[in-house]
Amino acid sequence: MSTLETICLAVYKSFQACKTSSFQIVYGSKRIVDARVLLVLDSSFNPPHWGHYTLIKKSLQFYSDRSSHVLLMLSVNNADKAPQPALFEKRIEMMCVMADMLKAESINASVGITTHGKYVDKYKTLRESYLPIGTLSFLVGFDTITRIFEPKYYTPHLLSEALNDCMMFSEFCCLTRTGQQSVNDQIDYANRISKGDYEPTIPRSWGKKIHVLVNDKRYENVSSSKIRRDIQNHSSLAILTKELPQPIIKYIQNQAEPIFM
Ligand SMILES: Nc1ncnc2c1ncn2[C@@H]1O[C@H](COP(=O)(O)OP(=O)(O)OP(=O)(O)O)[C@@H](O)[C@H]1O
Ligand SMILES: NC(=O)c1ccc[n+]([C@@H]2O[C@H](COP(=O)(O)O)[C@@H](O)[C@H]2O)c1
Repeated sequence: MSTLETICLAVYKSFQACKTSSFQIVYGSKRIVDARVLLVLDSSFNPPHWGHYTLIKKSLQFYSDRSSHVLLMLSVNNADKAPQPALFEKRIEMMCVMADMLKAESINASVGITTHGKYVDKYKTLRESYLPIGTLSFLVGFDTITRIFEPKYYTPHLLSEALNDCMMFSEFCCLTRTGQQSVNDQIDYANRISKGDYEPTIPRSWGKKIHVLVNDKRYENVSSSKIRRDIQNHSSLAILTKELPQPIIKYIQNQAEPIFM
């Protein structure tokens, strides 16, 4: 086992054992002291890919007038799905690899874990234990923002009430992605919210908290589930290179056992 693997395993086991903790930093800054904006990419990182990287880079461009810190946050519980391989400790290692890619570009980056599936709970935990003040911006793909705004996650409460604090004191960078809506409709989403098109479900005041960013065409389709299938099907390096950064490919190739079986 590598040193990083040993550390990741130990941190993950201690997090698992501590039933009262819902968030822990695994790698990087335990406290944010020097950044005006915290950019949080919450994901299952199974594996981390170019779509995630592009989301981070385009969001950093959006906040380029301010000092920033990126938090890669692994959700060990998903709001909808049961966990799939790879093991969480392997994913944490891949997150550290991606954090190192960012650090190599002089971007401040840390890696954390949370037990919370829903953004409303992730928001509360981060405010309580990581960034009490300052801009907190969640980085999401278009498919995720529309799911965050689905009322079914908050019954018996109203969406507008359940997410009120979160929307008042945080914001969302939302990257376009191939899905049910055209890119133009995705770009117009925040404007439609601001015009009141979704009221009373989604308050118009939330529109200004959502910054829709346009993806690069080549990354609109990238997804972890397709990559796992490609790896299981022994797809060519040429295909994987379009989906995964080189250091992540190297990490996957260097594993003694396949990690996505
Ligand atoms: N290609 C992409 N373009 C834009 N956003 C993306 C892209 N891939 C992932 N995201 C966003 O990154 C966040 C974390 O992604 P997630 O871990 O769900 O990856 P995924 O590739 O969608 O995984 P899976 O295929 O297993 O659902 C989500 O908000 C998701 O919408
Ligand atoms: N209502 C919500 O807050 C909500 C809805 C769907 C997914 N999520 C979260 O979004 C993240 C990405 O989810 P997927 O891997 O399913 O795309 C996960 O942490 C998941 O739990 C949150």
